[in-house]
Amino acid sequence: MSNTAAPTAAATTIVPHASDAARSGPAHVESPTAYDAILLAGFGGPEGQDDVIPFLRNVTRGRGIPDERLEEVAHHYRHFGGVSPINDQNRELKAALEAELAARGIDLPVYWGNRNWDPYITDALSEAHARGHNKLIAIATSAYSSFSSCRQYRENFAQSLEDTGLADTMTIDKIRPFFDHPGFVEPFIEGVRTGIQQLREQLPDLDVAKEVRILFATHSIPTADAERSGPREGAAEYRDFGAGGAYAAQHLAVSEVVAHAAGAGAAWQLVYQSRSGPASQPWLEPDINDAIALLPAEGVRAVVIVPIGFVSDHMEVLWDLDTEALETCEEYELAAVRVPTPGTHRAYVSGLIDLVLERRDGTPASERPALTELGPWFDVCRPACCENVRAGFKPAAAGIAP
Ligand SMILES: CC1=C(CCC(=O)O)c2cc3nc(cc4[nH]c(cc5[nH]c(cc1n2)c(C)c5CCC(=O)O)c(CCC(=O)O)c4C)C(CCC(=O)O)=C3C
Ligand SMILES: [Fe+2]
Repeated sequence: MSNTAAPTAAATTIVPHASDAARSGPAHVESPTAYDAILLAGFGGPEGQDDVIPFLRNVTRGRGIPDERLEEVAHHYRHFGGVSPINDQNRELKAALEAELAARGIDLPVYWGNRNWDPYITDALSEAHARGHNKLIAIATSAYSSFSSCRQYRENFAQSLEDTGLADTMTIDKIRPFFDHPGFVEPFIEGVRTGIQQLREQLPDLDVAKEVRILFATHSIPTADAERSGPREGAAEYRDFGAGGAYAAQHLAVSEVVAHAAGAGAAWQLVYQSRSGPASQPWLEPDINDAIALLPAEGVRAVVIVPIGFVSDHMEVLWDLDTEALETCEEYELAAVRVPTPGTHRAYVSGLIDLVLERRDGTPASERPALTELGPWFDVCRPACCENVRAGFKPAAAGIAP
């Protein structure tokens, strides 16, 4: 994305970094730090029918999700035997990270803990401490800036340090939001290329540039959260990211990179999924299903769905995309493919280790890979970054205090 490109909804409002000099200032890159362990922080998910309701209570604690929505979501899990694949996916990611570390001769143990289900972050911290590891660098399984995708993990870190009594002994830093790191982006580029190939095989007369639409899908969040994503207005690092704040701007920027690299000239758009909350509360739109319904009238015959907001094929992907969105495509007689998430893709696993090392070594910003002009993002979150206007202020680890 460039500030000189033809105006689009996103490009006109994003002010890129002025220069490499501005990018490598101390505000962006922290000093080298001798970490002694990695904390893999996941969302967590139920692993049996009896877990479903307690898990949903954990996720929605104090957040005003209507009962009907909880029942609906419980049904998604029940449909799959009450088991979310997310914990197994994180077990596999942990094993893949350990294998990559071993292959590179790096001696950093990986501790895995979840925000909303067993094993909890508190378990991981206690285990790390018991083995003498107290300087942690966290990898959260979420690539973007917003309350739900960044700050909530950081608040859970702070709370978990309190709960384990380790607040004075242990520190937790976090790798930068990695939405535009090549390790995260490459698997999507590969997936879109393959997806378009599959559509061509299915529909030999397909005119890709005219008849294919690439739908980049991410989790909807309340517009109030989206507006507050990234540095707070008034902070030195604040920039006007346009509608949807840093959250939408990051998704738009990385979607454009993927579409440009692999889209074969097809048009693309950013769509949202998995909305919850009271109907009166505005959330980011359009919903993917509403967007699909409009496509036949535009001459679209085939759709590539790219779960650009997610790192693994968990329930939000299996239900909201593979079940609901694909059904909507069928209803509107559109051919459709869903691209895989990074999962344990080699590039992704190796990219996560690179992100740990750049932080450990204090690598200058100018030497850090970033595929959009928004990045590389800050090492530490700015004061009041991504604060939740609904729940109010809570302390957060891995950031600059307000
Ligand atoms: C931005 C974002 C991500 C991406 C970043 C990241 O990956 O962390 C994400 C991921 C996920 N969300 C997940 C599940 C749920 N999210 C919920 C609720 C909510 N998510 C929100 C946002 C996000 N969510 C928001 C603003 C709410 C409303 C309540 C609140 O303000 O917090 C609810 C409650 C019921 C409902 O409202 O749907 C559930 C069950 C799972 C697990 C899937 C599995 O089990 O396989 C994953 C990976
Ligand atoms: Fe969610």
